[in-house]
Amino acid sequence: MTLRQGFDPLILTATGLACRRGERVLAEGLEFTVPSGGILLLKGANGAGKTTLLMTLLGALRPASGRFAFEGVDTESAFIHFLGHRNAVKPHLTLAENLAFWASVNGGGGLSSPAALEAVGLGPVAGLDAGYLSAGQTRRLALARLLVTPRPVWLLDEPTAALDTQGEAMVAALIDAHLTAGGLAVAATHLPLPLRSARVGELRLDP
Ligand SMILES: Nc1ncnc2c1ncn2[C@@H]1O[C@H](COP(=O)(O)OP(=O)(O)OP(=O)(O)O)[C@@H](O)[C@H]1O
Repeated sequence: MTLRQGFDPLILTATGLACRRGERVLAEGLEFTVPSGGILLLKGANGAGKTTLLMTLLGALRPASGRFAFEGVDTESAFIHFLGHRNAVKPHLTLAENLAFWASVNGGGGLSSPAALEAVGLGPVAGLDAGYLSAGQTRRLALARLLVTPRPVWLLDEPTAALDTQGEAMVAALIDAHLTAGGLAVAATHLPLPLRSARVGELRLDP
């Protein structure tokens, strides 16, 4: 699939980064670089700090020490999509209305709502209330939110959670298209993602 937008070159660097969750310091001494077109896969046991690192990169948590920076992007503007464990789906709105809502909040400019729903395999149920979706379908709708508003940085927490094998391949294709468009991504995942991109890095966090 093709995402039409092209992003300016950007780079994420982290130096001596340690994350904090409550009073606990997690994932110390992290060093990594993620350029445009690249993805960093976060690996590690439950509780190792993958979500914490993603939330730190999002700016929702302060680093315990060290630093990270996104260069080449206007950090005053909204440039990050965060896909967390929760899907941020409104059950009493249809799928199309959910995407229209997110486009109005985040600004559109990406795929149209029908195209985004087609891309995640939900075209036939676009008019259904989102509350009737299965777990995997709900995850697909959450992913469609990323497509209606172009943002160069995707922070993804278990993006394939609840998805079937075809859904895992779909997520990999969406990420590949995002990287081809010049975006970058950091993704926590326990499962291998069938990515085509050559620029895949891996960071293992120890609990
Ligand atoms: N508010 C908090 N105060 C203290 N500790 C917390 C808080 N929130 C989470 N933690 C702890 O921080 C640790 C890291 O959690 P985190 O969600 O980052 O792990 P994870 O690697 O994403 O795990 P998983 O693979 O299960 O998703 C866990 O031990 C968790 O219990």
